[in-house]
Amino acid sequence: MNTLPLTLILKGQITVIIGGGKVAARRVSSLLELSTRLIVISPEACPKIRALHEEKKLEWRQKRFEPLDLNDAFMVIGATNDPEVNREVAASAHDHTLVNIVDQPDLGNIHFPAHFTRGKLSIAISTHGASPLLAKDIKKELSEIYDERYSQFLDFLDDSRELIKSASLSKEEKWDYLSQCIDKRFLDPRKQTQTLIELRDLVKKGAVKDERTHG
Ligand SMILES: C[C@@]1(CC(=O)O)C2=NC(=C\c3[nH]c(c(CCC(=O)O)c3CC(=O)O)Cc3[nH]c(c(CC(=O)O)c3CCC(=O)O)/C=C3\N/C(=C\2)[C@@H](CCC(=O)O)[C@]3(C)CC(=O)O)/[C@H]1CCC(=O)O
Ligand SMILES: NC(=O)c1ccc[n+]([C@@H]2O[C@H](COP(=O)([O-])OP(=O)(O)OC[C@H]3O[C@@H](n4cnc5c(N)ncnc54)[C@H](O)[C@@H]3O)[C@@H](O)[C@H]2O)c1
Repeated sequence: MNTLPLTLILKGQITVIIGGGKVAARRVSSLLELSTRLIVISPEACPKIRALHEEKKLEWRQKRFEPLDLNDAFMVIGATNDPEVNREVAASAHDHTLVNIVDQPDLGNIHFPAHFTRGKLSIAISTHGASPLLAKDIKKELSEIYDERYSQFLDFLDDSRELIKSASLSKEEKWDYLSQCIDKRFLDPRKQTQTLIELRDLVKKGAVKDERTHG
């Protein structure tokens, strides 16, 4: 099956999760920090979902699924332990809705890959359902290579890129600076600080030079 990995920006839309067990709780963890209103529909819920409901971080509606539950949903997740109910969830979702069915992925139009973040760095691994365990294993390997230092490194790259873009440099020079910054030695925070100072100086000098030549 051909699929396209995309990153999703949520802006307050509603996500409805049908089922309140282990897999539903995993989806909740992936979605909790995003700007989506989370609604869980299930007669029973695991302690994690109950606790988040108490803390008003999601809304748990203690009931069995019915198609009306999906009316305002932007994203729907069928995560019950009853394949028939999950099938009904897929069939009841509107055409324009993102649908994930955890036990019959082909009934939906999105899959959840294994995923981790390091600040602005986001790494997702998909096996198209062939082996979620391999995806989990590769995630572990990659998370050791791309360790916690990468959060700060990404902030450094973001800041340095802004400075390089605003400096009075040729296209080729900007490319050279951008390429140098991704070198592993800049994982060292002291190197990052030093480089940002140098880049700020470079931008200032360019501004002074521009003032001289233009006026
Ligand atoms: C990556 C991860 C992300 C997440 O779920 O958050 C994820 N599954 C994880 C774990 C996991 N899942 C399963 C086991 C038991 C071992 C085994 O069965 O192999 C374990 C291991 C464990 O639990 O440790 C069982 C299982 N999974 C699916 C089915 C149905 C089917 O295959 O038809 C069944 C059989 C159900 C049954 O029969 O009972 C289907 C899917 N699982 C996916 C994602 C999507 C494809 C991802 C991909 O391969 O690219 C997809 C298509 C769902 C989707 O559409 O989202 C997460 C790793 C967490 C992490 O990252 O740490
Ligand atoms: N995608 C994955 O990664 C993955 C991994 C493991 C298992 N699974 C599959 O996911 C499914 C769920 O697994 P689980 O471990 O979360 O199960 P679980 O038993 O922990 O939870 C099932 C939940 O579904 C709810 N439910 C049952 N009937 C319902 C209905 N009519 N309306 C609303 N809610 C209803 C229950 O109240 C419960 O909260 C299983 O079918 C399992 O085979 C998928």
